[in-house]
Amino acid sequence: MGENSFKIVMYPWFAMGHLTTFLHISNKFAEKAHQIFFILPTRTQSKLHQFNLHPDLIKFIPITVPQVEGLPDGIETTADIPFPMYSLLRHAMDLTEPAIEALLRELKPHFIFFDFTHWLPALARRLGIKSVHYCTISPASVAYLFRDEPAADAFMEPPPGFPPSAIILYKHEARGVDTINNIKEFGSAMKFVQRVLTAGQFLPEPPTSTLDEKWAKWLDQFKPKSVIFCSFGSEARLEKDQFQELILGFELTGFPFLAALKPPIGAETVDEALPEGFRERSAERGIVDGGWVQQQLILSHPSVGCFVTHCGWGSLSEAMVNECQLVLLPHVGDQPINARLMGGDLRVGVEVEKGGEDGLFTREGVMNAIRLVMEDESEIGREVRAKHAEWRKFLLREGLENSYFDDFVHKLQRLLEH
Ligand SMILES: C[C@@H]1O[C@H](OP(=O)(O)OP(=O)(O)OC[C@H]2O[C@@H](n3ccc(=O)[nH]c3=O)[C@H](O)[C@@H]2O)[C@H](O)[C@H](O)[C@H]1O
Repeated sequence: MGENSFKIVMYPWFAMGHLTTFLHISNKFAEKAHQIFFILPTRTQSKLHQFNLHPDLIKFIPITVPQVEGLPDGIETTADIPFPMYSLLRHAMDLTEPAIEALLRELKPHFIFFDFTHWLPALARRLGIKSVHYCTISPASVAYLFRDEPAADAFMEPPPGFPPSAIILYKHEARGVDTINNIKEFGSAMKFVQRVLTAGQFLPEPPTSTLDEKWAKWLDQFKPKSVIFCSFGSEARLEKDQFQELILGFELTGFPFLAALKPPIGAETVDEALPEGFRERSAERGIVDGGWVQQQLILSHPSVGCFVTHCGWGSLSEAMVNECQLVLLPHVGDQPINARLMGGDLRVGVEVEKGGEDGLFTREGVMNAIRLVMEDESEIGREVRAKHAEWRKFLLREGLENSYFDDFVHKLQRLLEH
């Protein structure tokens, strides 16, 4: 390690979208020869190796998730449980405090980066280590969600001082308020925040692994930019009727499609939830898979032309550095804000229309949004494709990410001097 390089421990919330986002910034630190100790649940490592581009400098430190009453055995991340159980997983994470303390005493890092463990700032201070609350949701979401006004009404307009924006939340998105109140409880570390450092958006580098033969072979059979890829992150589970509307919408477009979705609520498998005759009708050109796929590698495959996303911040950052067009179908929490930001303010994608009161979408709404971004005739499609290309060029501009990353490192250096 150089004399100016940091030793950093990363301890993100046990959720894939947080673990991958912390790994993106870890790759950036490792690229600049800083040393990272990345604490993560033991069996989840297998899904995250593909994101670790510097295994020589980013050491995974496996941790056993303690058993908690009510939390099924073997659970490691939010991907494996329904939302109401998140507070049990949070409690399990809190029970790791003694193990984390022992690790910090052994490693003596300069910093520990965390997000949902509210007890870390006090522990780190006791050990003379700087703690950094690394927020993985968009700044727009932080502005909207971590505010003290009463929830439901206040969500109809931007917070005081927010720049002019298309971001408004509809009544049916009040569901996200409960999520946020939970996250607020999760994110109570925010109260300990003494100084806000803007780190910038760390863009995912292309993984060094290769796409599984199964998917490469299937995708290779289609024309460039002709396939719809859909993934709703590691947590989202639709109601069965909405799950069926979604995939029937893909079928209506006439384009080939690959949907990597968790089984809908109440179903054990994706297969049992497919509409009558769907599997047979779409055998040649459509796959609905319930497993974990190499999303970044699929997004960069030349046949993929459209990404239907739930607007998790990790997936959006991956979409922005790829060329496939964006169809936005937010689910809960910060995702509607991300969707309005991307579709309304930046205009890099088209949001699927939903019912004003019930928030439900239809197969026709899914088909229309996909056709808008995939077919040349539409004016909106041309605008969205041009805007996406413009923002992608800006984000990938040589030296841009380094400029704000180096500034962030200087700010961290100054923290050490105080
Ligand atoms: C910050 C917060 O993360 C949460 O995580 P979630 O997993 O839903 O979604 P992403 O952030 O897209 O993260 C998902 C991550 O898992 C990867 N992936 C997913 C599915 C798959 O089959 N294969 C993969 O490799 C994907 O590439 C991305 O890196 C919530 O969305 C929340 O709204 C968001 O702001």
